[in-house]
Amino acid sequence: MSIQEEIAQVEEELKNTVYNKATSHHIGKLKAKLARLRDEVVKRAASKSSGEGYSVKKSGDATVTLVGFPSVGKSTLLNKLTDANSEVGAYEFTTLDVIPGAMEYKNATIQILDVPGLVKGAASGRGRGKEVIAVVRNTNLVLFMLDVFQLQHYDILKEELYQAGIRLDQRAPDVVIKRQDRGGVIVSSTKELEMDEDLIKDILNEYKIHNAHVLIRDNINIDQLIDAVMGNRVYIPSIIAVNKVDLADPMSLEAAKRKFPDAAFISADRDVDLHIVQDNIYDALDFIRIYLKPQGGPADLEEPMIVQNGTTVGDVCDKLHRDFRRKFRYSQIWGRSAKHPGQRAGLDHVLKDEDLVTLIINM
Ligand SMILES: Nc1nc2c(ncn2[C@@H]2O[C@H](COP(=O)(O)OP(=O)(O)OP(=O)(O)O)[C@@H](O)[C@H]2O)c(=O)[nH]1
Repeated sequence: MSIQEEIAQVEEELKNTVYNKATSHHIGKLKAKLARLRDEVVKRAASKSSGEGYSVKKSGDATVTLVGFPSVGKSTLLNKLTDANSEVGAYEFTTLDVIPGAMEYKNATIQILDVPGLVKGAASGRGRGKEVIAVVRNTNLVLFMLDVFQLQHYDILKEELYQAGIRLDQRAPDVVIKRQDRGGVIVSSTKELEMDEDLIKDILNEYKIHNAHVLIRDNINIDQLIDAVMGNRVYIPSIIAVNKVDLADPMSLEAAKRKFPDAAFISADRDVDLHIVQDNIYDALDFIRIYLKPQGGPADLEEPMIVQNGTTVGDVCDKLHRDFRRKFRYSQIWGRSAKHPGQRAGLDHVLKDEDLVTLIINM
């Protein structure tokens, strides 16, 4: 049996098994097996991929990838929002490579990537899908682009990214799995779990983990436990832009807005409401402003450094100079993240919006 046939068989069995207390173990094991098989497919596809043309250099303060079916208007939007000159064609698959563009917005430089249209089967290596997936995994935000008449594409795109280990709009579950040499699987959790301990052990056994300490600090479900075991998942926020609203009649536009209340409804071609996409991108990236203050001197309050929430002093060092982390002595912080003005802090210190930072570097 080929791996694809095996996957189909497990999927079929899952579909035909009704969830209840008696079947929950069986379902858990099937899900674990399915995740392992799918991961195998993704790995095989990746090892065959040449990767040519997909090593886009990251630049700017954050990176956004446009994800959508062919011809939804990705190139058009990229050209409107950035300095890129992506070829726009009235036929499918005009974007054969990754086209990067830089968008300057509210002091931030945001890199936007236009990748070949993602179509069904991407995660298992169909078309250029696997390379697209590799690009998406490394970005800070996914911007789904939908054609106002093809809203059903959203579920297909999301499912495709899910299969490839990309988890959208959720945080990584707080699960720590420490492998041991002996002693079996020992589970401790701080929350009431819907899975019992035997099921957790069964799932770990599916991945040949027979001895481990498992600490669970979230109320996770089976899928999230599998994610934690696999370890290669990425967690990325996402937003939606619905394009070609100029072609839609008021009724279908209303229906679309009800389906996706948080989306931006735009016409890339006719310049309708593109500033809403810009705002949504900026907000979703969750930026904060950091002001650098030379030692003993006043801070530069004119030009903040734009970084994502969660940035550490070490990240700031990396952004300024490739040697700064190595030559770092200490930093001083004024502002929300400081316990007192001028607090000394190390590389791991997490900064907050509008902090003033002085870096003391060995020269
Ligand atoms: N009516 C209308 N047409 C649009 C709009 N945006 C883009 N188009 C047209 O849709 C077609 C496809 O646009 P592209 O920007 O090439 O689409 P794409 O998503 O980059 O397509 P691929 O490169 O094939 O993945 C072109 O003919 C565009 O002129 C819009 O807002 N309204």
